[in-house]
Amino acid sequence: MNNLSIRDRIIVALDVPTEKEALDLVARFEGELRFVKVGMELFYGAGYPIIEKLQKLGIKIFLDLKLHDIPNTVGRAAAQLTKMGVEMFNVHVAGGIQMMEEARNQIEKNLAVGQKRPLLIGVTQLTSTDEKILHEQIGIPYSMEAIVTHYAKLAKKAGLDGVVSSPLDVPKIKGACGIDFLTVTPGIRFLNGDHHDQKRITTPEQAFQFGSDYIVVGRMITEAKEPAKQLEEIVRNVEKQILN
Ligand SMILES: O=C(O)c1cc(=O)[nH]c(=O)n1[C@@H]1O[C@H](COP(=O)(O)O)[C@@H](O)[C@H]1O
Repeated sequence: MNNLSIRDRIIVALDVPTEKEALDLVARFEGELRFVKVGMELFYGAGYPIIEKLQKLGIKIFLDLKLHDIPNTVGRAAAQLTKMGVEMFNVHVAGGIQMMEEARNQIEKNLAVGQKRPLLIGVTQLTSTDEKILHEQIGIPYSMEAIVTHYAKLAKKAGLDGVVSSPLDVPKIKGACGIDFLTVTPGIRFLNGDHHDQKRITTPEQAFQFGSDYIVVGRMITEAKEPAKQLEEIVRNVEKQILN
């Protein structure tokens, strides 16, 4: 995993509502974008055609629809997403082992000849959630660390390739599930930047130090005056830190 370059490990979240806005944003990177996230807003707004168009540009796609339903429904949805040929997609670990296993089985069953298997990633606890929300609203009485580690172990048991978590959770997850169990980490911010709705955050440099395999970066790049320059700066700073 870690033989990928830093640039290949940065997933830019295309959180815009239309195909035009997504393609205009992508064009601003002049071919330097390797991996993007298509989430609910863009997929519900633009549908499958945006997936095809991004694939034609040679860009890898994390399709972030966070499936969470009964096992049969999630399995059937996973079958459809597999046919889209994306690099990775996700389900909520909170749906349970049977639901995750059904998704995994349907991926295997629906692969076209020669198709690379999409990575199946489980969402642990959203990075917009802190321990206070976990305890007082969601009703989970455990520490964030305990519940995220527990969810990561469940995901591994169900045969998933990795989990979405805060970079802060990565050392525990790797300790519990092994170094090869992938961690995809949003909640990335500059130290003095706007945190928006994110609660459990780190800088890009810290995320890679903690051992994240991929970081997911949205507004910090997409709302910058010059998104391509912002991406370059992140890549440069992380590489500099790794060399030191
Ligand atoms: O699954 C995700 O990608 C995800 C999980 C999570 O716990 N937190 C989280 O922020 N995300 C996504 O990561 C992106 C983060 O965007 P920014 O906060 O703008 O960097 C958004 O598209 C979220 O939907």
